Amino acid sequence: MEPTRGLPDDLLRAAPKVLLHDHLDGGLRPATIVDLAAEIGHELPETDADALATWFAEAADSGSLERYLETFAHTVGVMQTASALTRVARECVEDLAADGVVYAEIRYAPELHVESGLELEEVVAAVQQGFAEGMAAAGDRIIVRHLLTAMRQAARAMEIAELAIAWRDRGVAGFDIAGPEAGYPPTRFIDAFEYLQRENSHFTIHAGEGFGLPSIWEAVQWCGADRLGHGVRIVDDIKVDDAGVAQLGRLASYVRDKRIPLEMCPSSNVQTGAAPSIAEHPLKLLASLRFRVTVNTDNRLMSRTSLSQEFGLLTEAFGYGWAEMEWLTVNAMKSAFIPYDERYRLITETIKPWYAAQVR
Ligand SMILES: O=c1[nH]cnc2c1ncn2[C@H]1C[C@H](O)[C@@H](CO)O1
Ligand SMILES: [Zn+2]
Repeated sequence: MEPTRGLPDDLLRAAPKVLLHDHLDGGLRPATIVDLAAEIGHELPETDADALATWFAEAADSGSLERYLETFAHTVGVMQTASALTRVARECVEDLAADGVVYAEIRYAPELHVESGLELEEVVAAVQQGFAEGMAAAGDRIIVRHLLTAMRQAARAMEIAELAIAWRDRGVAGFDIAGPEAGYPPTRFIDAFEYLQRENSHFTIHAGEGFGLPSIWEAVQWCGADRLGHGVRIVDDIKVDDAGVAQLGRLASYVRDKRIPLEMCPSSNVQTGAAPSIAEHPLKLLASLRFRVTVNTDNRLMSRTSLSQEFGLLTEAFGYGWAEMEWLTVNAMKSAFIPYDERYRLITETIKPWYAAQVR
């Protein structure tokens, strides 16, 4: 069969992949949303699963992060009971395993799932139940951990950070902040980040997506982020001259020198306007400059994507082959929030042998 892109789709799916940035409430199956909405009487913009899938993709294609985020009302709205959360979490793991993901950190904001009376603890327990069921059903071909997100426009970051620590040995690998970036700098939550650092924990911060360098600078230099969610706008601190030589500003140099991972999400970045197109995505420049770039899905529902599809788009746009895909995958595995020995084992026993076996 002719490959549709630079690398054949079936092999892109089979390749072991690592996913660090994927929202649980951005990855529901459309048919599941229809089922869950019917159970609780939640009104949807479309009641047919295919039409609903199209609605999400089109509504999220807004060019603005704020409008993109409005679509989550219809996913969060149906994720308010323990059984719904468990189902969504289990299906998430099944879908990722079917796409060849071998390790994933899935994030969600517990504070968004308490509208019908669940406690924060019960939200995490329900998601953990679904992850455990999904991993078992996949024959342990995939490892999934939670990242607990606090919403920037709310004021519960400290509580959520404490929840992440309480669950650190029961599936939670770290913490994140998400939501509208402009007007909500990460320093508003400095107490939560300092608490996590004192607890020897890990966190990532959405930064450099809906706002520029000041947001990245605060995330790195004030808050101590281990990784950057997106971080696309770090290119604003890089100048490429007519001869194609790149000059890095001090912040860009720092991010590269410290090997701070960038959780890049190509399709999502085009939808929110953080990147003009896949072909012009800063990922290519940043990867060529050897930043610690990783490839992610962000919201598979809103972007109608999968991790293999994101890699497919990059192979098509930039001519990437197995060597680049392996580099990006090992970058992601090195940047995960699980212990070093577990990361090392996945790299040496699962990832490297598979890529070594491909004809290049
Ligand atoms: O790309 C994003 N940037 C900022 N916030 C986001 C993004 N994708 C999802 N979110 C928000 C909406 C979800 O309800 C929340 C928790 O997953 O995180
Ligand atoms: Zn995100």
